[in-house]
Amino acid sequence: MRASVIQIAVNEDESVEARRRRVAAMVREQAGADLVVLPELWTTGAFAYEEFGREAEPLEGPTYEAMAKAASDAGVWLHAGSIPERDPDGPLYNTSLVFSPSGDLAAAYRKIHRFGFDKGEAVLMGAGTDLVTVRVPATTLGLSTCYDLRFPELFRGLVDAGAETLVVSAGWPERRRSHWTLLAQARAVENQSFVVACGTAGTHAGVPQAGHSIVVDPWGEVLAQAGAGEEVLTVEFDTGKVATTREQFPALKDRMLGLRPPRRP
Ligand SMILES: NC(=O)CCC(=O)C(=O)O
Repeated sequence: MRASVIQIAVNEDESVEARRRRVAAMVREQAGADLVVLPELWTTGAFAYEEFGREAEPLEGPTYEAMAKAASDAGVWLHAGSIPERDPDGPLYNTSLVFSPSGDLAAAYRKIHRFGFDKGEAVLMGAGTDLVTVRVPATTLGLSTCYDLRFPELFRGLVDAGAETLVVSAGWPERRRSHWTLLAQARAVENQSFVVACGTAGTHAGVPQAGHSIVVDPWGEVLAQAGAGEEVLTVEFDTGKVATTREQFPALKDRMLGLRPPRRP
C-alpha cells in the first residue's frame, strides 16, 4: 500500500477557492498512490469558527465536486479530509468524504467528538453518531477526525467493525503536539492497526498548527513523520502486518468485556 498524506498549510492569506484549486492539483500529482489522505476542515481551518457558517457547503458542494474529480483524474482512493457540511434539515456537521478512484463517494463520516467544550465546534456543529469503515483494495479503513483521537472506545468500535488502518484527519494545534504523536502511537499499539494521521500546517485564527502528520505500524513503530510545514508525506507499508501482528501477539483476543462496576461496601 502506498499512501500520500498531504499536510496542507491553512493560512488566512489564501482564499478558500484558491486553496481548493491548489489542493486538487496536489491530489492529481499523487497518481500511482493507493491512498491519498487530506486533513480536517482544510477549506476554512479547524479553528476558524467564524468561517464555518460562511463556508459551509451541502455534502455535494464545491469541495465534493473538486475532490471527486481530482480522485478520478489521479485514479486514487482519496480521503478528502472534512468539510463544514450544511445539512438542509439540521445543523452543520464536520464531515469527511472518501472517494473511489472513479470519483464516486465511497463514504461520509460525521465527526463524533466535537472539540471546544462549551464553545467553538462543540456548539456550532452537530455530533455524528455512526462509525464508518471503508474497504479499499488492500485494507479496511476506519475513519476518525482530530479530537476523536482522544477517545479509544471509538477506535475499538472501528476495529470490531473490521478496520485495519485507522485514518485520522486532523487540524491539531502545535500547543498539544506531544499528545498527537503519543495518541497516534497508542491507538496503533492497542488496536494492532496502522494509523495514518494527517494534520495541517500554517496558522489560522491565531492558532499555529502542529503539522507532524504521522504513519504508525501495528507494532507502534513510526514509519514516517512530516515536519511542521506544508508537505506530502509518502509511505509504503505492508497491510499484511496487521494479521501477522494480531496472530503473533493476540492481545485483542484477551479482551474482557462486560466488566462489573465496583461494588458498594
Ligand atoms: N479540531 C480538533 O478536534 C482539535 C483537537 C485538539 O486540539 C485536541 O484534542 O487537543
